[in-house]
Amino acid sequence: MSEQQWTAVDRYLGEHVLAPDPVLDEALRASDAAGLPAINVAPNQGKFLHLLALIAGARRVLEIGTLGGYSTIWLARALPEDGRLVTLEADPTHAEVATANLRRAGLLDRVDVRVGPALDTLPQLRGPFDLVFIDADKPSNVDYVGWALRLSRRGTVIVVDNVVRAGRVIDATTGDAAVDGTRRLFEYLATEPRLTATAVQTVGAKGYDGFLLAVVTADL
Ligand SMILES: C[S@@+](CC[C@H](N)C(=O)[O-])C[C@H]1O[C@@H](n2cnc3c(N)ncnc32)[C@H](O)[C@@H]1O
Ligand SMILES: [Mg+2]
Repeated sequence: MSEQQWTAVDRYLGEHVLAPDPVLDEALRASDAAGLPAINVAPNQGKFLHLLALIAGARRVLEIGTLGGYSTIWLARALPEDGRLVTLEADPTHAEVATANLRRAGLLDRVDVRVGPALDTLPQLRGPFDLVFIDADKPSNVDYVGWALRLSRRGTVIVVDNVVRAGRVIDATTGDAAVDGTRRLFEYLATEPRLTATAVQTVGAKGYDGFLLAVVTADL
């Protein structure tokens, strides 16, 4: 099976489960025009996040790693009118593009874009959040899950993106900080009794990767 086939299948699935969406298309176009890398989630993955937020009945969502706000739009659209999403982004240009995209999407009333390294902005936040989506610098993933737990309650859903890294996650010798950070995350999870977690491999237009899904199963 080739990446070309995964992409074709993604297109087929998208034609059946995704409605035409000029707002999201424009968010991607504006991100590209501003020179942002195309490392956003794929459309069907964005909808997967949207569905997770709906299933969780999320009213408060935390995102770590905004980029141009593509996944932010998917998540924020799952919120009720009085819901809130806080998204953390280190790069001021990315945050600026995301803010414009969220304004065009009519979501700025419920989204707070915080600029700065997430490890600096996380201590300013007050929980509990109902869902946390982690998709920033991978070497910090253990710290981010630690913060997610501190800002959670029993039942909070935690999702971490890009945990398979084209299969390289099983290789301890890559010297790649993102792979090593992901491996540390799995080692930590194996010893964290407050989380019940699984991970699922994915293929598609964005290549071969995977999501980690966890739920807080302890009173915090
Ligand atoms: C993969 S992109 C996020 C993609 C986005 N979640 C989406 O799917 O549309 C990762 C983002 O994390 C940001 N980032 C990297 N290190 C960070 C840090 N220490 N704190 C906050 N954001 C960071 C990058 O600037 C980049 O915009
Ligand atoms: Mg990602």
